[in-house]
Amino acid sequence: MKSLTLRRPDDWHLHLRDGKMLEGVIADSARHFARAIIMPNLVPPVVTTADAAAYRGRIMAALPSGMDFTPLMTLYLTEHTDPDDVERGKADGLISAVKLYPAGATTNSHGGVREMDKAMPVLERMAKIGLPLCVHGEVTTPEVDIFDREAVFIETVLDPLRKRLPELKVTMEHVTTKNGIDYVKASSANLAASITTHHLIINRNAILVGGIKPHYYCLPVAKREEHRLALRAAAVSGDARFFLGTDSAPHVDPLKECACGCAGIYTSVNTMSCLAHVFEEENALDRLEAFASLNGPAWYGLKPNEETITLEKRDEAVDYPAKIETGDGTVTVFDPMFPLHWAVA
Ligand SMILES: NC(=O)N[C@@H](CC(=O)O)C(=O)O
Ligand SMILES: [Zn+2]
Ligand SMILES: [Zn+2]
Repeated sequence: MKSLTLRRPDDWHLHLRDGKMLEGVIADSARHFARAIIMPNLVPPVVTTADAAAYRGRIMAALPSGMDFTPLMTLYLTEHTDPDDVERGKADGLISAVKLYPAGATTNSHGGVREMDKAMPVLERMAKIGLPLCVHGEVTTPEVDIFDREAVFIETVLDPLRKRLPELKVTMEHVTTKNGIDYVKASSANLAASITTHHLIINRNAILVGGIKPHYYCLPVAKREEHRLALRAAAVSGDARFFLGTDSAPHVDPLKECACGCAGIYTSVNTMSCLAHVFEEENALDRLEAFASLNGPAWYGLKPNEETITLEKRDEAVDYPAKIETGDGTVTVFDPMFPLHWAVA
């Protein structure tokens, strides 16, 4: 049996939600991941350090006893975010990043930023104190095709912002295009990107061929095959600017399987099995540790985890639930459309 031991991974982009959903999903992340950057797009969003402290308390209360997991909190950037509050949050060790959602770009983002100018005071402060900005990198203007929204964001929002404030550390989250990969590679400093599990596996056919498949719909939406191949090449390259952020985003089935289904794919359950499969296909199992366990902590200024996990390749396909039950309802687990043979021992 093949096996692979690596430092315990972290998830640099995770939606844990709140209340009963939080209780239903947290163990799926804590089982394999030591830490995760927790997205602030709750309803209402996590906008102040007081909100983040309270949310962290709810996460720790929901964590089953005996599980070891550290949530790294983020604030949802608004046009009214107070730079002093952000600086205090970083100084207290509570806040790991601030998240930019262009207004209307994705799930629960209507309170996001409309005019970048209004966010400049807080962005300037973040540049000064070395606090990263995480971005959902899509424009929302209706004229721009949904498949082009990331590329247009880079040209019209991100690049001008980085030229205006080169000291600001920016994480391009869930990058989905070759344009995004090339943009990160061309930068000399202060730019990195997270890549999801599912964008390494699906292209847009998964959503649209043979009938509409809501459980493959997420934002940014999966793109053409050439983009998936660029993401895979970057993920397995060992380049320290690319690391795992699952963007595992649970929604209950009735909110996915309907006339206007929510965006989000739930991958916390089988992410490590899927990644081992992908890295083996790319003959890069020796670089999985960099992607899942080393590059992210280095970017966020943290030490890699001391503990390890071992992945084993089994002859028979690994069993994992197709759906999980939460107090809010059933959530469908990501189906990579091939059998998984790698399991976390
Ligand atoms: N990725 C998604 O499709 N959905 C996320 C929001 C996000 O990360 O954009 C969610 O909160 O459901
Ligand atoms: Zn997003
Ligand atoms: Zn997300």
